[in-house]
Amino acid sequence: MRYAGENNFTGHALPGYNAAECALRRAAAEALKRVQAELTRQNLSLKVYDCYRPTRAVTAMARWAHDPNALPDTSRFHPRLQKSRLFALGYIASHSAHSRGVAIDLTVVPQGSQQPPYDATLRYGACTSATRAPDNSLDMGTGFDCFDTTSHTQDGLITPQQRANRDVLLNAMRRQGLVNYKREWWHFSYSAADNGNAYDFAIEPR
Ligand SMILES: C[C@@H](N)C(=O)N[C@H](C)C(=O)O
Ligand SMILES: [Zn+2]
Repeated sequence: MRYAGENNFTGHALPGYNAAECALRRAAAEALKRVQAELTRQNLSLKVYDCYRPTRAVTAMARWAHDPNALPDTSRFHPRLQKSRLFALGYIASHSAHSRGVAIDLTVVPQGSQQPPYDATLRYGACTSATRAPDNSLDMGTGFDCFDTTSHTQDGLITPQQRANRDVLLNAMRRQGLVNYKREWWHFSYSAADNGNAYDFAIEPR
């Protein structure tokens, strides 16, 4: 759960993430459970990066995007774009389906694999490069929250293996009614569970 820690594009845990827990509307969670069951049969597993997002966290994302003096330098997440343009370009939403509990950011990992430790003191490479911060994800061509055209799900510059890996995620999610967002290979939503209400309760330890 990236926004509960420092390994995200703001460099800080976001307000409202008091625990690294995934909250979703029930029908969306049940659809995700069916995806996991299918991947388990292929010795794969889902790894979730973000689920329900309190609206106060969206406000903090907007504050970050419009603060040229924000530290630390997290330009590795948007190596070719100014962060002030990320909302306008559609990489971050000011009214996010995450806040309605019907969007999920996730990837596919080999079953039993571990996330390599994240060290905030290291200078990781751009999210578009092979020197990006390590992740046990199948290689999707870019990292999670890599705000760049190469993260567009159907981008033509990724390798055949990276395309095949994206397709594993895309097809498994699609079969259970979860729809991908074309600008981010990791973002899916389940509109059948959407009641139109955005929430701002904090995520707490279970
Ligand atoms: C910020 C990124 N993880 C994401 O979820 N983007 C979409 C567009 C959103 O903010 O809803
Ligand atoms: Zn998302």
